[in-house]
Amino acid sequence: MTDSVDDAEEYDVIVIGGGPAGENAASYAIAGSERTAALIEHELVGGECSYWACMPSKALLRPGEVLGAARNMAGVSAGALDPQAVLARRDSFTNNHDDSSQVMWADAQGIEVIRGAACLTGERTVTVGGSRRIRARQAVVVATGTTAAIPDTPGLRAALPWASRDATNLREVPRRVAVIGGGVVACESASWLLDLGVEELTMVVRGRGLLAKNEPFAGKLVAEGLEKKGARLLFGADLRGVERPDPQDTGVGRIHGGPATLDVAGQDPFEVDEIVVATGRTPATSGLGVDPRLLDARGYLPTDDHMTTPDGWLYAVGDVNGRALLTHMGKYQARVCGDVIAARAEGRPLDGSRYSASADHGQVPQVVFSDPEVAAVGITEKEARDSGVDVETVEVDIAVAGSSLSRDDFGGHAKLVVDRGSDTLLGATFAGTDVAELVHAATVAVVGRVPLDALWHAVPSYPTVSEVWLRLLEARR
Ligand SMILES: Cc1cc2nc3c(=O)[nH]c(=O)nc-3n(C[C@H](O)[C@H](O)[C@H](O)COP(=O)(O)OP(=O)(O)OC[C@H]3O[C@@H](n4cnc5c(N)ncnc54)[C@H](O)[C@@H]3O)c2cc1C
Ligand SMILES: NC(=O)c1ccc[n+]([C@@H]2O[C@H](COP(=O)([O-])OP(=O)(O)OC[C@H]3O[C@@H](n4cnc5c(N)ncnc54)[C@H](O)[C@@H]3O)[C@@H](O)[C@H]2O)c1
Repeated sequence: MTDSVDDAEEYDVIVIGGGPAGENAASYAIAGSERTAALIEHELVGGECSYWACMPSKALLRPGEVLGAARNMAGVSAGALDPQAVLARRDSFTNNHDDSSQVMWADAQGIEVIRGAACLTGERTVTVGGSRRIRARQAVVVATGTTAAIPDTPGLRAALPWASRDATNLREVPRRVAVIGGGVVACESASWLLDLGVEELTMVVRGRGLLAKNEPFAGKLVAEGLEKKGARLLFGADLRGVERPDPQDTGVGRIHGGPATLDVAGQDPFEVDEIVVATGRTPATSGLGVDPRLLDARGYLPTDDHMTTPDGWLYAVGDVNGRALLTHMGKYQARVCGDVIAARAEGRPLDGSRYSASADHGQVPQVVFSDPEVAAVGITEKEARDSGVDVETVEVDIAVAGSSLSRDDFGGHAKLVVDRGSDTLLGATFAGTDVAELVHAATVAVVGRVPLDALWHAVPSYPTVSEVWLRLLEARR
């Protein structure tokens, strides 16, 4: 770091937002060089993922999965969950909201962590905490992520409903809950809330199914799974209003006051002790000082495949660019972004695929840790047909020796979407117990454009759940 004539501190690279995407962009941009990087964070280094999203949610879901597996294994006597112990284990995965280990990691990479809220106040210039001015010699990377979106439904905001941070960081288990939304956060949080002892849970879903971005069978199986756990599912449900006479700001994850009454079109009004709003995300670009012409209609900051905005010196990685709101994709973009910044700093051409985030376009993998799990990569049959591809599909139930051995009640379904012209895989979806680990093989096949003829020689081991790959290829012969 050196002082310039106007006393602004200078770094080669400034990254705004210390979530998984920002951390990786900073690290890759300066790796193995003398370049300097500042990482500005106004909450906790590690971001939404570490403390309020991926880590706590998965820590809350796993005990329910283990219990379900044990209850469905002859010869194993399964007890019940201990909610306080589950919450304590969740807290250990979020380091009780202590980010010192992440700061130590940044230090070890040569990244300087600066605490405070950052705002762009000029070309390559950032002001932190309203007064500290810093300037980037080369690049500014925006990695500010998203926050939970709360719809304008009458009475909803005034009711102080839970958003994803409350659901993942719950301290109290409400007896009656309404979950608004039918996407990933809604399905996963409904699952752990029921596991932890919520007695009445109603999902208010405006669409006709759950997980609408996936193959329809996946949402159907997840709906069946949630109903089996005791959820009431209202589809095509229009939430018209909420009344909560006694809302109280009791803190994150505590019940926010007295009961609330929900008015859903076509239903009798019903009362709950807490509302979980899981209706998508809003990009954290408001008040950030980004030229409004660079933002799209929803406030995201789009980039090209080098993660560069039209401003050249300004980059965006992770949720905030709206390309794929997933930690692993944000980190992937960050690796590309850091490599691009390094190459430009060293005068190297951006030759080669590592400088282009091509997987964002139709090759994104995702696991929904619902019960059953949904693991998918690439595009759905509908997306393929809509884009004019000559599509062939193959579907089978996951009923192989490996699955029946893993759990007595194993059930699941798999589907491949194939481009008939090139005989390659465009998409794959697996729904079932523990299918999360199946998707990487599909990701390799999709990204590598492996011909299905060649997959015939990728022999799955016996007896594993992966044998479903053989069944899928056999079904296609
Ligand atoms: C409940 C839930 C569960 C999820 N589970 C998964 C999962 O299992 N797997 C998965 O892949 N994805 C999951 N996601 C999505 C995942 O959390 C995000 O994709 C990921 O966190 C995005 O990383 P990011 O670095 O872009 O942003 P974030 O993690 O949101 O980090 C952005 C950081 O920027 C900081 N910041 C914002 N504005 C400023 C500013 N002006 N100045 C300084 N700092 C600022 C914020 O404090 C934050 O720390 C989940 C999301 C939710 C809500
Ligand atoms: N396991 C994982 O990978 C994981 C887990 C959680 C979240 N995430 C990611 O985080 C992001 C946010 O998840 P999410 O579930 O909040 O968003 P989502 O986009 O997946 O689902 C939003 C849901 O809310 C509904 N909705 C939107 N506006 C509404 C309104 N005004 N009224 C009623 N319903 C409304 C939508 O129809 C949809 O069902 C997603 O991109 C998701 O992929 C990933």
